[in-house]
Amino acid sequence: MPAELINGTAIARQVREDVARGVAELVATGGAAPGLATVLIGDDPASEVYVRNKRRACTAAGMIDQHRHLPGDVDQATAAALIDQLAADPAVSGILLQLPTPAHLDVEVLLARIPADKDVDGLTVANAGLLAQGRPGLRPCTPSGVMALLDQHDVPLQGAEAVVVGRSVLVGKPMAHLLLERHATVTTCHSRTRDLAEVCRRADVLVVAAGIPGLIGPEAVKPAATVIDVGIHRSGNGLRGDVDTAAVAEVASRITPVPGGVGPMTIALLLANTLTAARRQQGRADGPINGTTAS
Ligand SMILES: Nc1nc2c(c(=O)[nH]1)N[C@@H](CN(C=O)c1ccc(C(=O)N[C@@H](CCC(=O)O)C(=O)O)cc1)CN2
Ligand SMILES: [Mg+2]
Repeated sequence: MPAELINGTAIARQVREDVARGVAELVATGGAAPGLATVLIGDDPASEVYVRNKRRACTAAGMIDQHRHLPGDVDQATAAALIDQLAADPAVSGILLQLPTPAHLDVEVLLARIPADKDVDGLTVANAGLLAQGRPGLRPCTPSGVMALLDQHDVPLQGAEAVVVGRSVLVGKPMAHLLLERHATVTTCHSRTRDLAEVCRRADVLVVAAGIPGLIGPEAVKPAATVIDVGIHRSGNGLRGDVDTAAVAEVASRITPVPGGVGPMTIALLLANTLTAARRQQGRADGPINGTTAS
């Protein structure tokens, strides 16, 4: 029987509606509307689309759009000065530096200027370290979105075999930590993993963020596994992921489509992080954000 499709578009809509309610409540109780600063450097067409969608989602949720666009040949000092200015601006609750940035810039140095409490992408060393230690902090949006999809579908994680394909700072590494935090037994694979298909076949939960179109076929999937495809590649007029969706759906029990799976969750969780950041900056935090120490 073909796998159930995990509808990321619908789940993202629910998250965005919850965030919009949270923003309305914050404002109704005398708080300031959260401000999201999206920083786009250059004119990469895909990044322009993602940033436009983030800005629209931000406004639709009742937040203040604080977008900044710098030319692709901007120098490091000017880009750093912009981030410093946003960091000091009390109207800015969250700062997001759209990736990738032009190659001449040192992206790690730019990210390091974002204060941890405004790091709504969860990409600073401080927030990555908090996640690695199982301590509360802002978590990267795409892996948090994957966790929300798994939870919406009641996918059991405690004691489950989880395999993550990919070890990027944006997805693979934080994904492994988030799964560990929920007591999954986690294996991370990468380009030098020997017999990738054999390792992937152990997975009850397989998360693929390798950046290679169609990398995972049915031979790499355990029967009844849950398969999450984080890949996104333009092919002809359409989009495809890292998983051969049609073939894998014959083996898996649940699978995310591309488009309409993980992608929309990235933007929804960005809004959720921005609301969390704004609440904390305004002294409205109700308990720790995102995180428990695993034992
Ligand atoms: N600073 C960041 N940069 C990048 C991130 C990130 O989380 N933070 N992630 C990706 C791109 N990305 C957000 O920036 C992103 C990618 C895809 C989608 C999405 O909604 N995809 C849709 C299809 C959209 C389309 O037609 O192209 C889907 O999968 O259904 C949202 C956000 C790299 N950079
Ligand atoms: Mg560089």
